[in-house]
Amino acid sequence: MSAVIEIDGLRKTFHTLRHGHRVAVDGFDLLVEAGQVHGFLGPNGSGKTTTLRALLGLVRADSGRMSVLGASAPERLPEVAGRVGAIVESPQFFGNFTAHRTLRLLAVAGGVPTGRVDEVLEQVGLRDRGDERVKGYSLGMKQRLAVASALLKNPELLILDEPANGLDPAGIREMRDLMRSLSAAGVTVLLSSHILAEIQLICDHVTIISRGRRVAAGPVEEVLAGFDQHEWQVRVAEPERAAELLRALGLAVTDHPDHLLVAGVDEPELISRTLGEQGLWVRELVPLRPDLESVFLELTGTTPHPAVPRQLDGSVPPDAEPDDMLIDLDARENREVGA
Ligand SMILES: Nc1ncnc2c1ncn2[C@@H]1O[C@H](COP(=O)(O)OP(=O)(O)OP(=O)(O)O)[C@@H](O)[C@H]1O
Repeated sequence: MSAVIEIDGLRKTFHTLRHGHRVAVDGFDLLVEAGQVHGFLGPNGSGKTTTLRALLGLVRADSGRMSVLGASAPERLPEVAGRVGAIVESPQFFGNFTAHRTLRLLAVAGGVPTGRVDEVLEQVGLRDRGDERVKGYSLGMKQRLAVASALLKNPELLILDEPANGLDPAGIREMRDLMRSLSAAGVTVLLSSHILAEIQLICDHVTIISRGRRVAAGPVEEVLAGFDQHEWQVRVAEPERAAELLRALGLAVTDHPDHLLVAGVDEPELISRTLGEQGLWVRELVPLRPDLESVFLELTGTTPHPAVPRQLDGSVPPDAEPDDMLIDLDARENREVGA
């Protein structure tokens, strides 16, 4: 499979009045291959947005090599910009415009045939609501409109920063279906998120970032399997005797009030046969598979946050961390890209 996004050793430091130097991204690597729905997962403040902004030339990296669709980024990005759709900053829409009118304007501005408008509205499931004013839209509908705007160019690669932020479970499911249908249509998707359930539901591959560094990467199932301790929850009569028998086999057994945890066992028959042969009948034998939440916790030392609705008007949420209000001395670097 060919590489669609490659990032090698990306580093970005911000210089702030209050905190001096802050290393936001610290030698980060990312590989996204064609056809993947790739989740870019990390706790708040771990460097996801900075990485995407650096990739798209919205902020200047200190060092590192990056490429998008084979073109080195951000220098040669204009050559491939027509094949990339990206939403990295929350798009602002005029509330009084309908979705249809909004997309028409964007299509004209981007030199895209206006016939695409109905197609992308259809793709994101807004066809029947396209003539309503955006101010009446739910957050999920606004997110889908944002995706629609990124799809106008019929991109091969879609980059979305926190597309499901603030969505309820139904909205997340809709987003998942949308990502799957885009993937089936041959679009490669990179989406960032700090919400594990979202990544586990939507993505087939994942890269986990913590404090600006990559801490895990690969197919979601493989990343999870890497943390599988082959643990089994065992309920049995006479747990103390059962634990003794299993420990005698060299197995790691932990006692819990109503069950035992046995680690390092590939075949559950080993447990049931060992205990059964001694007249101890197993009542329950359940495999404990790691989920992304426990893996994330172990890798990043952070409990995942629930979804916090993004402020679509750009205002600072009342409970924002002081860090959210840092002054960016690099803001002068910001510039628009066609991607
Ligand atoms: N413009 C900026 N000026 C100063 N520091 C910044 C700026 N942008 C980001 N940072 C800092 O860089 C670090 C990484 O932030 P970034 O926004 O990339 O994280 P994130 O993973 O996208 O977080 P979230 O999930 O909250 O969006 C944080 O410590 C943040 O405070």
